[in-house]
Amino acid sequence: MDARLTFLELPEHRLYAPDESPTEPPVVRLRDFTRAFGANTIIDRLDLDIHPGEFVALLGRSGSGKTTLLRTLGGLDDAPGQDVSVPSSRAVVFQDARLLPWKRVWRNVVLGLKGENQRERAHDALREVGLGHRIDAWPLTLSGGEAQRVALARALVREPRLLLLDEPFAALDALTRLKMHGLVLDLWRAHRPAVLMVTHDVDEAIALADRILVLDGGRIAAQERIALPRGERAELTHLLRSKLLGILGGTATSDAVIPFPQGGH
Ligand SMILES: Nc1ncnc2c1ncn2[C@@H]1O[C@H](COP(=O)(O)OP(=O)(O)OP(=O)(O)O)[C@@H](O)[C@H]1O
Repeated sequence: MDARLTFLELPEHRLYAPDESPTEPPVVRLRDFTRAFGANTIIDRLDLDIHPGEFVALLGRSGSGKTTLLRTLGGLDDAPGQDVSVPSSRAVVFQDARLLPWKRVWRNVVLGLKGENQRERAHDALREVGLGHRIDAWPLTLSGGEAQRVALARALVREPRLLLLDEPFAALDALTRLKMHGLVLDLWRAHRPAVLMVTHDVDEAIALADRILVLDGGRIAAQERIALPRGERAELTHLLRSKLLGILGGTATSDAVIPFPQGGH
């Protein structure tokens, strides 16, 4: 039997919440969404809702269309004639911070923003990510982790209803990554945007998300809701990791980053 179906048919574990029926309308709503490049259909009639304040992680093999989906939601990829509903208030954080090296940190944070008190607003956001003291620094003097903090501050200062994270911590060392997990959760709790985070790291998805989606064959092949508080997920991580790795067709490594084939599907 197809591994994906086995996954979906596993009995509900007591730790997982049953499907809830949220009362508020979704922040993201995709119906029958299809994206093809030439004859290559990457996303195939996908339905997706993300609710206000929900933290969703998106897993999938290399080339499964995660970034394509994220770019659509971020308005970076045209979706003419498609049933895609996303808030205009949204921000994207990529794997690399994409700071302009010729502008000081605070100017990067408020880049493109209109209105008064820009330096003050940048300072507030930088303080929130623990970088208030680097407000006048040049981007090239920042570490990778600091640069990603600035990227988070740049997203936050826009007060997005939807925060899109495309493997934001993948380039960081393990310890910095853990610190960033704590930070992103603090920021999410304080501001409550809906989050869609693309990641290759199953443990990261389990540590951070309310719901994990697995994209495969252009469709949502599986999803898992996690109702357990984030501080109490140790037991769940072990169980869920093998399930998710099973569906992804990978094998667990010591740091549980999925060894995806390069350029494959
Ligand atoms: N602009 C484009 N033109 C043609 N093909 C594209 C374009 N953008 C993406 N693709 C193809 O669509 C497929 C999905 O790409 P995408 O980057 O969304 O995958 P992904 O799941 O994010 O992969 P990874 O995990 O490696 O980042 C790939 O086969 C890619 O080559």
